[in-house]
Amino acid sequence: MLLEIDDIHVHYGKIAALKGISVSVEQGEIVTLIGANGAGKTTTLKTVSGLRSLSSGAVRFDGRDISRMPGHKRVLAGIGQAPEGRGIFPGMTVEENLLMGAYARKDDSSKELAEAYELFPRLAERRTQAGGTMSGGEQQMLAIGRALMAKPKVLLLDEPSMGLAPMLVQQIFSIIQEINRRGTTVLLVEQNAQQALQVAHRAYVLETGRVVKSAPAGELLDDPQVRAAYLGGASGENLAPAPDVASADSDTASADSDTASADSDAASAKSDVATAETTEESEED
Ligand SMILES: Nc1ncnc2c1ncn2[C@@H]1O[C@H](COP(=O)(O)OP(=O)(O)OP(=O)(O)O)[C@@H](O)[C@H]1O
Repeated sequence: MLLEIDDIHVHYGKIAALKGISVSVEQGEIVTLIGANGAGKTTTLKTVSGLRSLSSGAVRFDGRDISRMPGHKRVLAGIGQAPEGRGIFPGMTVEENLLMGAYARKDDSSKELAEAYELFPRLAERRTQAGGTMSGGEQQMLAIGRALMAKPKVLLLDEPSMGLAPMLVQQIFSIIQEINRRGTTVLLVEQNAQQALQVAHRAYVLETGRVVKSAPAGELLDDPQVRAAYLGGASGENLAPAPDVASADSDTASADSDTASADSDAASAKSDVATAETTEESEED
């Protein structure tokens, strides 16, 4: 088992956000956590990356108990995260942002930079543009590219599709599959349960701080309760088609760029909220 979240309890002050969550991720998998707002998905990811500390339980990674390990050491151990709200350095160029992802590594990162540009041709085209002026979708790509620069064994993704136009949503999910095919294990948190279940191998359903269901993702797509609660109804008639990796080429991306730009305000607004939340947390800690 690459990552094992074992019966973790996490509190915000007196409020219990996680009440005994257990999730396991094997090497090579895409595992997704789905659930309503406030179910505890983001808190679970933050506990794995070290942004939140747990009251009880354990997080084990790559054979080690990392429950008390500081966040920066977890990055070095192989846990990469593209945070909700992007966390881009707005005044730095795209390339500088990418290189920041590799700053803790001592070795040459030119291979990873080339790979990031190969996965995200849009970032290569805009390597000298300031990160803060990129559209919402582009900033999401940049955040993922930056996380990959650290050569993580597992990539934690928090709502990568949030605020993106539908075409870009499909593209992001296709890229997540491609990252996984290239050997990176993925733990994905998503509101977009339909798309998440289509790319994941296994899934956990969270409700108010607990896991209420876990199964192969394909089974949950057919589960009447899951359909009713998270997939917009029982029939599935109005559901979006599966993301098609072959069609997620750069033409599609370019055709969509106007929509993506129109969307960047929403993404920045959310990123402000995320920043405020982070500040609040650090004070509390
Ligand atoms: N900084 C905080 N201070 C106090 N309570 C918090 C804080 N962050 C989260 N919570 C609470 O912890 C619970 C779990 O929140 P969390 O953000 O993990 O849920 P989530 O499933 O990721 O939801 P969403 O999709 O809305 O982000 C919620 O009840 C939330 O209100």
